[in-house]
Amino acid sequence: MPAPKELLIVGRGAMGSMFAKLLKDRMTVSSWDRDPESGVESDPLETLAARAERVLLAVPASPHDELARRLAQSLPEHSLCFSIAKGLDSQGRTPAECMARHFGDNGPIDWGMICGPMIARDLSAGRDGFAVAAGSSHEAARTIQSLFRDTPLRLDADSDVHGACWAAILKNVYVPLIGAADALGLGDNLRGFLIMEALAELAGIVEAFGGRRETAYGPAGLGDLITTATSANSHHRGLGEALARGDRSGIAVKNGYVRSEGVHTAMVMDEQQRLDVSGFPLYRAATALLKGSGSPAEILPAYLGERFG
Ligand SMILES: NC(=O)c1ccc[n+]([C@@H]2O[C@H](COP(=O)([O-])OP(=O)(O)OC[C@H]3O[C@@H](n4cnc5c(N)ncnc54)[C@H](O)[C@@H]3O)[C@@H](O)[C@H]2O)c1
Repeated sequence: MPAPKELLIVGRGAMGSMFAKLLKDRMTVSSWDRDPESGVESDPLETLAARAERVLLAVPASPHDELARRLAQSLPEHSLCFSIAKGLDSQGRTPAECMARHFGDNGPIDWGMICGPMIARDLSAGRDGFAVAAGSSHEAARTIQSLFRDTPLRLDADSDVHGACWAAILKNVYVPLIGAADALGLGDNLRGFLIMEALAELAGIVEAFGGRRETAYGPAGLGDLITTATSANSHHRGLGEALARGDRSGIAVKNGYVRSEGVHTAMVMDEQQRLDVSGFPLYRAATALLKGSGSPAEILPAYLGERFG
């Protein structure tokens, strides 16, 4: 029987702790975090990476470029690094773009993303999660998928890693507007329509960034969009409900960080002008809400007027 593989989990927050619990009986799991308080290994990242064959980045998007740079120098050949982050760094790069920059497309280190409805709280409680393992190659995707075989995290495998990453990131921009519409009591029909339109736009945006439209209709897009837009515990849905009440505290910047990933994404996309938004009216309405350019009660009718002429 082959020796169990070693997995290094970088980040010991909600997701890192959940993954450690999920995988500890299947492989040797070690953890590293910038925060020494969180019960993790004290060795430097480079030392731990040098003996790991697999690295899971369970941290926000912002440190991905720096972490991928350090890992590219210390991971052995034929290692695998994958991430679950849904956000952009301060320069507007996705976690997949950061890994591509440092690991390359056909380099000695495979890399990938896991994207889809996999809320830490559900998986920690033993409930199922569903996502796509998207890899820099089909082989990388299948390797990620195989790590989770027979666990409650059920994975499809695919190679559209940039498409999956963009779908998972951008759905967090749309969800607050859907939460706001619900909080205003605008009805089930409107909720269904907004989800349908958000999905159609996501497919177009994924394609604009070089991904496949179908990816938006899989776990990273439709699956995560419905979960986040309808879950009573969703942070991004709750943010929209608060905005409908006129409470903008969820948008606030704390210690230099924008609290919500969706808000941060909308802000950085705008700053870095990463997308021509002219063909995406719901995206513009959703970002107008997050920027405070109007109340949901003003933004939604204006959007519907534009959409239907
Ligand atoms: N919580 C969920 O249900 C969920 C589900 C799917 C995806 N995600 C994504 O996973 C990512 C992490 O989410 P989370 O809920 O675990 O966050 P969290 O805040 O609970 O944990 C993040 C951890 O990363 C550590 N960290 C931050 N910067 C670091 C760095 N430079 N080096 C090492 N460690 C660092 C922090 O100290 C913290 O322990 C986010 O991008 C999130 O969107 C979360």
